[in-house]
Amino acid sequence: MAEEEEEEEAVSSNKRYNPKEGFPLECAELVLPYLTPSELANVSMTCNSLREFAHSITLRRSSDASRTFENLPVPFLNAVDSHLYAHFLYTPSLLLPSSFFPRQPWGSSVISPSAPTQLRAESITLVDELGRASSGCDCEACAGSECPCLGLDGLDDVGRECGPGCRCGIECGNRSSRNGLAVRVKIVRDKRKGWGLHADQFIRKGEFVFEYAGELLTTKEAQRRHKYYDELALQGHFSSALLVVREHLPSGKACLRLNIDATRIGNVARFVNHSCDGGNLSTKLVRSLGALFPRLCFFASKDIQEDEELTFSYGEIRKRPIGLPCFCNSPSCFGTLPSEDT
Ligand SMILES: C[S@@+](CC[C@H](N)C(=O)[O-])C[C@H]1O[C@@H](n2cnc3c(N)ncnc32)[C@H](O)[C@@H]1O
Repeated sequence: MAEEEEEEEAVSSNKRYNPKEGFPLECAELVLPYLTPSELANVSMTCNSLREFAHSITLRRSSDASRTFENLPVPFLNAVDSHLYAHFLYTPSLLLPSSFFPRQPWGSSVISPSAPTQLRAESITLVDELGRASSGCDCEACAGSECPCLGLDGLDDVGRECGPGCRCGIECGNRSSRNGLAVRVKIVRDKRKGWGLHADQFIRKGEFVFEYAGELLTTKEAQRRHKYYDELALQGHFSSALLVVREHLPSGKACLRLNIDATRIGNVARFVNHSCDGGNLSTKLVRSLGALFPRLCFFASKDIQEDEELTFSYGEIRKRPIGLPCFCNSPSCFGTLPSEDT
């Protein structure tokens, strides 16, 4: 098609069109939000309009890491180097791993991202032979202190919440950890630790903060990825966010192991750095009644002031002879980050 014809067609279909650049900006609005940072940088070098457009996408990305999945925006702040944001896919809750994740748009003013498929087991409802919910409580709103679901005071090791097995609805007050990020946080760049998560408001001791969302892996897959991530980390700047949690069952003989990898796909919890003194967050496995898997939730283990970095202990064990350096700055700093055999 001749240039004039192209321009005419664009004008008649009401598209903004620059004949020198030959690329309707409506197409950019549809395509660019799906690009990775390096792809976006390449595209932005092709012409001024695309540079401006890519810049507006970058600004929107750095203003909300959660891609609008959380009720509160989570900005990136960097006063130490040129990184404007971290690129990863966002999931507000646990999901099963897949070798193929579709691209997830980010930074568009018109396309809302959709969450990758959530864990289906999370919506399994246990019923008795009459089809009634066989676990969970019968109460309407979990108001009474006798309600069997209650137990989420933030300071025990294991908590219980209402879930798909309960008769109360999603408005029930005992489902706080299912509503995503509960407090204002921001992601702040540090010269030595990379990104870290900071409070953007006062957080009361015992308050639920967020859950650790990512891919729920088999132990075999976790071991494979752990080895691979370790190799990458030793080669240079690579941050893995693979967390292994062990829950000892009441018999004392068995142990439930959860492997959650938030490296490729996760939520804000993937930015929490380690502190050798235990930090200001504690973790707890929370069981929602009727759901198959517990979720790993973070609670404030002390009062946390606005701007304070949120940290927790990655563990006590240091298996690696020469570990990665720890910069937690606490008086009890061990000097290296914890490392375990998986
Ligand atoms: C779960 S990520 C935390 C977010 C990470 N800082 C980032 O930029 O994405 C874990 C990685 O952060 C870094 N990290 C966490 N705590 C640290 C600490 N106390 N000192 C140095 N590096 C730390 C290490 O590279 C570690 O592998």
